This record gives sequence, structure tokens and C-alpha cells, in this order.
Amino acid sequence: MRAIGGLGSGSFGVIREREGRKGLGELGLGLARDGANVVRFETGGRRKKVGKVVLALEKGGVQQQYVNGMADGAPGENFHQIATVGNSTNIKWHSCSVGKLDRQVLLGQKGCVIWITGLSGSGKSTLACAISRELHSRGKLTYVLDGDNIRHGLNSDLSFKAEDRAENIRRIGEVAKLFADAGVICIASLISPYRKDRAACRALLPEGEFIEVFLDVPIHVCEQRDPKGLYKLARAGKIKGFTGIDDPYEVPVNCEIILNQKGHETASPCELAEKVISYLDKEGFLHA
Ligand SMILES: Nc1ncnc2c1ncn2[C@@H]1O[C@H](COP(=O)(O)OS(=O)(=O)O)[C@@H](OP(=O)(O)O)[C@H]1O
Ligand SMILES: Nc1ncnc2c1ncn2[C@@H]1O[C@H](COP(=O)(O)OP(=O)(O)O)[C@@H](O)[C@H]1O
Repeated sequence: MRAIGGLGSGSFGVIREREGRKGLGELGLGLARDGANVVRFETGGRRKKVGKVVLALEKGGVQQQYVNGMADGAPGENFHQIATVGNSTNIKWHSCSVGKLDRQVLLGQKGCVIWITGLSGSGKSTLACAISRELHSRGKLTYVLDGDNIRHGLNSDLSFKAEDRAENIRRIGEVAKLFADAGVICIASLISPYRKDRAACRALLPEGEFIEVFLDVPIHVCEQRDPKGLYKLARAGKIKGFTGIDDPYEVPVNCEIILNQKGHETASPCELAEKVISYLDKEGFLHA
């Protein structure tokens, strides 16, 4: 029996064998592979079948892919089931024999989402591009999803009221998840002011693959920079609901990386990018 890590409540996940280590199952936690089935360990050591292994890749004997039979965490036995997800009725997941692991091996990296949050003017776009540039020079494939840019197309129907910001973030979270599944290091840079919206995006990804980076720059510094003149307009009452002025920004708790402004000292975008890249390296994202 093999223990499984990195599974969300969605219908697709990755099995990580824990060779030579005590498996999750033995610890009485989580999911494990049992032959062709995926089982959940319940109290008292009981096992409940929750899905099937659909693709057993033996790439160095390390990882395999799995489709489970659960919709939104509800128990189900058969992943061939016709499902209803939101307003989409009578749909069925179709899996492909080329999977995330194949793409990661091809690219020599692991897909993930670097989620940069902070006030307007804190340097999110600059940092995203600096990370992308440096990783590109190291032969790593990245893609930047910038809030401002996505609002020029996919999200041009959305305003800045709270529910539209939530939808903006939800869509970008879903797109970022697809990029990560493609094996790409996806860098999302958007204000994303609400904790619950950021948490919802985190929940879309397997454990560890959502890396929240808080660009902690005080508002007076952002306001001094004001490269687009938006703070000036907001202070003059010409933009309503501007983040940090008359709209909230909820500071992250338990994010992976905090990049602070130390007094009047500002680290350069390259220095900040290097901190994020060191984290990726340490966590193994720069190798398949
Ligand atoms: N009311 C209001 N509040 C905040 N920002 C505003 C607003 N109106 C326009 N802008 C411009 O839109 C950019 C933020 O878009 P995001 O998609 O990142 O915002 S959010 O995540 O949905 O909150 C933001 O870009 P950045 O400065 O790059 O953060 C602004 O240029
Ligand atoms: N690390 C930094 N140090 C000093 N200035 C910076 C830094 N990062 C960005 N800037 C400057 O701050 C302003 C806002 O940067 P930007 O990346 O557009 O922020 P955001 O995307 O968060 O609105 C720009 O004028 C940019 O040149």
C-alpha cells in the first residue's frame, strides 16, 4: 500500500509514494493506494474506497496519477459518473494519457502558482517580471498573470466592487491552476485584497503548490510612488473604493513569503525575486 499526498477535494490528484517512510495510512490519516483503488483511512483503522488509480506511471517509481470518485468532497464510488458542478449539468471528467508528470519531466521543473498580493504600487508587476526574467534565463518556463492585464481581456466585464474583485480572483486562480497543471511556474500578481478569495485559490491547488507572497510595502510608500496617479485621484475622491484609501486590504496570515520594506530601505526587484526563487529551489520546483 502506498500513501498519497497532495490531493485536494477535486476529481484529480497526484499520488506520491513515500518509499522508506512511514505512510500516511499507517499514521491513520488521509488517502492511500490499495491495488487499483484509492482508499481513505478512517478512525479505527477502517478503509473506505473513494476512487480508482487510472494511470500508473512508474517514472523512477515516484509518482502516479489518480482520479477520485468525489465531487466537492462528497463520497462516491465511480469516477465515470455523470456529474453536476455549479450550473454545469451532465458533465463527465475526461482524463488524458499525457499527464502533469509527463509535462514536468519534459520541462525539467514542477508546476506551481506564485501568488503575489499587495497594495497598488507595492511593486507586484515589477516583481513578477523580475522573477519571470530570472527564471527564463535559467531555462525555466514561467507565465505572468497580471491583474491589470487580465482586466484588459478575460476580466474586462468586472468592476472593483467586492463581488467583482472576488470573481476576478476566482477566474485568475482557475487559470493559474491550469498553468500549474501544464507544468508552468505561473506568477499571478494582483491586489487580491480579501483573505477568503486568496484562500479559495490556494484550495484549488495541491498542498505546497500555491506560494503566497506578500509584498509588504506601507501605503505611504506606495502613495509616494503613485506611478499611475491613481492614489492622487482616489484622495481627491475621483476614484471611489480604492484599495488602501476607502476600500480594505486584508494582510495575509500564514503566507509562504513576506517581502518587507525595512524602514526607508527598499530591496531591488532583483533581490526580491531572488528570495522567491531561492524558495522555489529549496522546495524542489526547479527540477522535475
Ligand atoms: N478601485 C481600485 N482599487 C484598486 N486598484 C484599482 C482600482 N481602480 C483601478 N485600479 C487599478 O487596477 C489594478 C488592480 O487590479 P487587480 O485585478 O489586481 O485588483 S483586485 O485583485 O481585483 O483587487 C491596479 O493595478 P496595480 O497598481 O498594478 O495594483 C490599479 O491600476
Ligand atoms: N523594489 C522596488 N523598489 C523601488 N521601486 C519599485 C520596486 N518595485 C517596483 N517599484 C516601482 O514602484 C512602482 C509600482 O510598481 P508596480 O510593479 O507597477 O506595482 P504594482 O503592480 O503593485 O502596482 C513603479 O514605479 C516601480 O518602478
